[in-house]
Amino acid sequence: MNVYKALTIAGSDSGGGAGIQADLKTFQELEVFGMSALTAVTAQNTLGVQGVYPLPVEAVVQQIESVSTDLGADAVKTGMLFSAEIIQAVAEKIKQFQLNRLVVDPVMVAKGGAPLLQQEAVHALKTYLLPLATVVTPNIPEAEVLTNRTIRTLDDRREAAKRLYDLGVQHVVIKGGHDDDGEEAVDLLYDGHEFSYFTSKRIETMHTHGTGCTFAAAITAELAKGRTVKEAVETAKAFIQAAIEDELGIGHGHGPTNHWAYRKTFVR
Ligand SMILES: Nc1ncnc2c1ncn2[C@@H]1O[C@H](COP(=O)(O)OP(=O)(O)OP(=O)(O)O)[C@@H](O)[C@H]1O
Ligand SMILES: Cc1ncc(CO)c(N)n1
Repeated sequence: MNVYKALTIAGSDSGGGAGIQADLKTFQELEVFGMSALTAVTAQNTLGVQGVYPLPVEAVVQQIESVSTDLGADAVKTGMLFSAEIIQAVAEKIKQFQLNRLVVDPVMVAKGGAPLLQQEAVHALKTYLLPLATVVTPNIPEAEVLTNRTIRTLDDRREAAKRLYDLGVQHVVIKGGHDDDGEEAVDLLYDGHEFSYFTSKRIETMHTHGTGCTFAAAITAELAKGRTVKEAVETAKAFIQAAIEDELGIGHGHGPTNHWAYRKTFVR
């Protein structure tokens, strides 16, 4: 049996909707063996983030070493990295173990506004990690921080994608979840030559906790199987659409998406 393996380097969300939990559930649903290197523990639920406890840099490094020296990973995803020190150490390990299918989800704040990345770490993200990335998947506010530009129109988004590409990333996906003007949720992909658009019906719901993590994890799982970036984004878009649509309705705030919805609609 050919077993595909993916590693997520991210924070824990005790509420199970985002972070490492969303990543591992998504890998499993897409039939990829999931492994994890935890960067931080958050006490979190659908109402917000109650606590953030980063792990020592050595702990992050050792987890990546343990996985890489034995099991190996066909693709890697990074999520919440919290500090410049963790980012630099992760980038070193990615180079050392030649983990060259890398999806960077540049997580900065939780939906309720709690910071998951220290402000001074943005520079480290751009300098050390983005040049190693196969794909970077910012939402609109993250793309604004990374490019230092305001994004209002689709033209602004295309320009931001070009600037992110110039930092050395191979593919840029700027997600449209935060652009709630229209009837559609449009994600844009730039590969240095052309733009592709992934469009779905925008769903009216407050239960979108962890959509970004889930979407990037689905891209990672598909890259682990050897799919092209375009194919991977297409599957990820269908996966997240199903997960938002088939609402679980749990928790008292911004609830999680349904990670098993895609299997009911699309698999076999
Ligand atoms: N209301 C919605 N209806 C349909 N698709 C959506 C909706 N909201 C987000 N999406 C899709 O979900 C994916 C994630 O986008 P989004 O911009 O919400 O990420 P994010 O802000 O990083 O998420 P989070 O920080 O909660 O993890 C994208 O594919 C986007 O198009
Ligand atoms: C641990 C963690 N990672 C990422 C996000 C972003 O959704 C979150 N809320 N929590």
